[in-house]
Amino acid sequence: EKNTAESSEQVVIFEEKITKVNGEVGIKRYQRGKFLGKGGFAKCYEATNLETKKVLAAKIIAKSSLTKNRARQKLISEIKIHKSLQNTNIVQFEHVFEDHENVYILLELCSNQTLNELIKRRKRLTEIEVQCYVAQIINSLKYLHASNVIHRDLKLGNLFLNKSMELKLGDFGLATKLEFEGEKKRTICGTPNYIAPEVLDGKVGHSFEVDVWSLGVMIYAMLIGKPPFETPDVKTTYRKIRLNSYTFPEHVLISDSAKNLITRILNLDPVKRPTLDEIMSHPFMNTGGSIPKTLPLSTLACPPSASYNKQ
Ligand SMILES: CC[C@@H]1C(=O)N(C)c2cnc(-c3ccc[nH]3)nc2N1C1CCCC1
Repeated sequence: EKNTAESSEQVVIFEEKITKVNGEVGIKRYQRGKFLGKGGFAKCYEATNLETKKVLAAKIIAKSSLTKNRARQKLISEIKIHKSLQNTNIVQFEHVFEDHENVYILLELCSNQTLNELIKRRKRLTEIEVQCYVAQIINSLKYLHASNVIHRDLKLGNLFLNKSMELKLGDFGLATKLEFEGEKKRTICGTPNYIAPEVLDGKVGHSFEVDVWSLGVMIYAMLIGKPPFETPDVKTTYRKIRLNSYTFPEHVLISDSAKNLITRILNLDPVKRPTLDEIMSHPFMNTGGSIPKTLPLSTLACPPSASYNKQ
């Protein structure tokens, strides 16, 4: 007979009271779906818009967890920046609303999770796959930097994959918008393994080049299987970053052009790092199968990466 637990499973709806332009009050309803995990202060779920039937990813933040001003400011900044972005390789910001208890952020669903899970399963990716993901990351960063936004927390866990394995940059919780040409930021933030040396230095200020540094760390991590400066203890990781101390393990075969690109990007001096365009035209990004030069890279269909949820 039917399992009573299933039948008693309660359906959770969160609703948004909206006032239409003609002053009429309406209600938008979303049905909460499966739990996706925790992200910072947020509990994340699938959410279905009951009117459009569109399935989204909902970040639900309890207002009670936003008592400290720093957490509130961070959330306000994340929403303000992410809301303003629109790019095929950036997670689409769908909607935000609040009720008495929570703030609800509705985002594009990325059902193949992140590059972090992909690497955990696959151990490491082929150079062709890495070229393909790097091209999509650079597309998102060129758009982001052109909008005067620095992400500042680029890492495999913030690179989402949708059902077609297209890459979507997400999580703008540490992003910042530069207000004037040449502005330098000083707040020390980021994830230990991916943080640029000038951010650690804290004296000179940092800018767009910190995202290029993190890209170099990610290329290494995708090809080798773990980030270059990783150690069990954060202080040691920071020392390795400041000393630029990392090696290419003997047992992992990677091409000289891959090593050359990583070495050029992981330069302690931000001004000596290649620009995003220079990375795109580096030999590593243009070797492998004979990809006709005439095709714009965006038409390059990525090789099939084993998608994550092969249930
Ligand atoms: C909603 C937060 C975050 C996120 O920012 N996006 C875009 C996202 C999209 N799809 C998913 C997703 C779909 C199916 C599994 N995960 N997850 C996302 N996450 C995860 C949830 C838990 C930690 C970070």
